[in-house]
Amino acid sequence: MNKILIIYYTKTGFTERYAQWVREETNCELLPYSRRDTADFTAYDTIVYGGGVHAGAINGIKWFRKKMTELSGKRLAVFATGAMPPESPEPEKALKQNFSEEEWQKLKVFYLPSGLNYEKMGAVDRAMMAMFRSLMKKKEGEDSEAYRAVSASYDISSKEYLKPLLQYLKEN
Ligand SMILES: Cc1cc2nc3c(=O)[nH]c(=O)nc-3n(C[C@H](O)[C@H](O)[C@H](O)COP(=O)(O)O)c2cc1C
Repeated sequence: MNKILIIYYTKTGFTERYAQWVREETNCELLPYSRRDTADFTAYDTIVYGGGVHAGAINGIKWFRKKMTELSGKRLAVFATGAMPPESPEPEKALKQNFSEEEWQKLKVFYLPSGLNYEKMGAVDRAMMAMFRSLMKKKEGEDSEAYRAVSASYDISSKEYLKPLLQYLKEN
């Protein structure tokens, strides 16, 4: 049987929620990033890494990229949660820049739209968002959709977005 391990890095809970939704649908185990060093990779056929996108970079992805050599021979996938709208052409481009061409060929990468949670955000991330908001305001104006989209918390996460990842995981 295909044994799946999901290692996830979450700051405000979106990535964790998606990981839990995957667990409801598949035979997988979850491990938070903080406990990544306890993983026994030999016990799994498929390793999935999940993290939020942070100024273009998938949280914790450096660690996963280093692990990829050790994990060669296993099925590898990454899912990234983010505030980018699902219909825009940006997600694919933004995610691709996290990997070398060679790594990209060895992976399946999925984008899962999530949202923003100002209540759970740490101080540094709040400050970053404040800077981003003021840039948006200058560039697009206070009434623009783009500015309003980053001005308050919202949650567009949905099990619907998980379908391609679930299909991939169930293929074997
Ligand atoms: C400082 C900061 C930067 C972010 N940058 C991006 C980004 O570049 N692209 C994006 O789609 N979402 C971005 N987001 C939104 C997060 O990726 C989104 O809320 C994600 O689901 C968080 O996952 P987590 O709660 O599991 O940590 C950013 C959020 C913060 C707080």
